[in-house]
Amino acid sequence: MMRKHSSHIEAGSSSCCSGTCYCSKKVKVTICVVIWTVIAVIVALILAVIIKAATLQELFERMELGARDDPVFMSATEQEILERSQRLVDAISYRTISFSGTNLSLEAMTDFGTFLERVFPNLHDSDFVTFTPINTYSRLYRIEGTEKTLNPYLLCAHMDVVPEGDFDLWTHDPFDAGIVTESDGQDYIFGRGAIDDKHAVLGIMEALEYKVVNKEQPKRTFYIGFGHDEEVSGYLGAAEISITLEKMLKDNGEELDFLLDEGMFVVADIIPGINVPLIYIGVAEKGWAVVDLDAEGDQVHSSTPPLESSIGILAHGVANMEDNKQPSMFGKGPEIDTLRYAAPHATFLLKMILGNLWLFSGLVSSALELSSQTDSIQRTTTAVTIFNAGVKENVVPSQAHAVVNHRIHPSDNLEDVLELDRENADRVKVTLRDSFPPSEVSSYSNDVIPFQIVVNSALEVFPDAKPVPGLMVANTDTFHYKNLTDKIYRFTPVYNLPEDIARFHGIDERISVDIYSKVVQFYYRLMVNADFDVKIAPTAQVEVKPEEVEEFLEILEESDYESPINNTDSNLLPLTKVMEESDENSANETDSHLMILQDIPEEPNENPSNETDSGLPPSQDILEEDFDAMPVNETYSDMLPLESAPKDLDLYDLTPEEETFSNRTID
Ligand SMILES: CCCCCCCCCCCCCCCC(=O)N[C@@H](Cc1ccccc1)C(=O)O
Repeated sequence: MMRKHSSHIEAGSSSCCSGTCYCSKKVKVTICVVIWTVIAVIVALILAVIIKAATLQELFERMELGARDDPVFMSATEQEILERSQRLVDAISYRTISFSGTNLSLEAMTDFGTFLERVFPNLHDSDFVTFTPINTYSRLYRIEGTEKTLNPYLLCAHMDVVPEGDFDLWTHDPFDAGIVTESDGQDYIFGRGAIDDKHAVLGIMEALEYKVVNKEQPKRTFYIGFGHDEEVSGYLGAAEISITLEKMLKDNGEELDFLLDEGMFVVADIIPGINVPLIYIGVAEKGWAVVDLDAEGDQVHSSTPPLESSIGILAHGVANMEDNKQPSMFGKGPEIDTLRYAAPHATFLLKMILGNLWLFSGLVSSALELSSQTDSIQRTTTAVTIFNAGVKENVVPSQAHAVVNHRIHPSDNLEDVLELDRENADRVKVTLRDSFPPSEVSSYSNDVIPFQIVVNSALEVFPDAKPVPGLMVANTDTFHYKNLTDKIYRFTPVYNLPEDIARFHGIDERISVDIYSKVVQFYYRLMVNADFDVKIAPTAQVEVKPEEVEEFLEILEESDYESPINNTDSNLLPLTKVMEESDENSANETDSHLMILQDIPEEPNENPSNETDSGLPPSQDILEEDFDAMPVNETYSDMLPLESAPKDLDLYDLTPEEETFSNRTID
């Protein structure tokens, strides 16, 4: 009876209650309504998905930092490009290999330092460049800017390389290949370090040498840090550079604005359906963990093997770890914005998917899983890197040992990772040897000028590529600099197809002469773009002559004001420092006038002072706007950030003497 009844309903519903049907009219109407509602919902969903795809907007909005349409590059004749390439070839010939934390190629590193000084003599001799050796082998440069009120930035790279691995697999000698024309007709600089990371070391030096030779002293002070042991985690190089730099910044009353290190790159054809190259800027970096796996069994004669050997137990554990991967964190880290930023440049089908991640995130996560490269952006990875056991072919060993290297997704945590390891390798001793957590995510909204500086510089050399923020899936020296700034970007403009990614630490590492030329130009443009600053409105400033600075200092001395130079918590450019420097500058006729903000807004602006969210418009807009609307502690202005001045420096409540002083306008 039941079966018969239900078949009638099916028959009726298939024609939506038309024709003969035993169910009541009310039931028929209800079924009709349900069916039509379902159809309407599906149609509405499809329409919503299509409309969303059709109206996808670019998420990155380029801020004009200067000559956007006509950037001035370094001169690059064929001869100059060849000479620059040859210097990179020469750099690669130094075997600055880091084998382990205790086995570095220090003699080669010394020679490499001498090489840099020889081939870039002008920068090493320049009045505005100061070089400080760090821990003998690492290198820190300070490039003094002409304007003291802009916070400096740091460019990083590393001079060491990993070993070549299997020499016989290389098509050309990894340390002595020179420039090779490949079957695609392009000229390549071959060898270990070509993209990791001597291209960046040499690229930065080339750009700076050019600026020095052409007397282009930058406006903004910046630092360059070259580590000598990045490939073994940077504890002797970057870690020490960071300590010295922190002290230098403090002594100079500076705060680091941002830093740029190696990391991600321009990548093409990595996501099927996105047919433009992506300028992939690493805005966060995974954490790191090294885990020892130890299995035990009986040591016996191989003619009477145990049911389970130590090797078998360990092999099972390791295989389980590979089969049961750490869970996907898709949607919880910067990977979601990699796809959202790339979406407007996808095929329409992919736009429908990426434009509607609320509906398709499971599908996208499964698609990312299809390639180990794309999968690495959405989860903690597990790499079995060492596996050791046994000493003789007829002895079953009692011990087997393996090492697993995890790269931890920013939304994952070490405890959970280890718990899953222990579940997967349940009969194996799992011991954490070494770890550091994932980085914070640096801001990348459109009003973050450091992000704009990096992206604009990349766009100037790769105008057809599209910028996307994302996760750096490996590690860099930036871990050691995390206390110096919260704006850390990881990128060099190397162009990679998926097959090229395997060249990092792999076989046949290379960079084309053409791309290397872009690397050099990128760093040059970055040094130019970083000089972009927000101009102060003329009515809002008072110019003070050096002699009046003296007078002001005397007044300060008489008061109980303490210099912020010694104040570790102060994040402003110390006023006395600016004054002293202004004094010195007056001798050179550069910037002889000190600018002091006079029209201090009565109330702090509504805008959050945090520049990430401040919605600060570009300079040209600011000039046109009501000046009072500016956030008072905006880093990019030429003004002294009075809001953050120490409270005992009572600039808001002046004595009559001070008032007379501060109100004077001197031509
Ligand atoms: C959607 C697109 C996804 C693309 C994913 C592609 C992944 C490419 C990986 C490229 C790796 C470059 C790594 C260069 C830096 C490097 O070798 N670091 C090393 C050394 C190191 C170890 C610990 C701490 C600091 C440094 C490393 O990560 O092992």
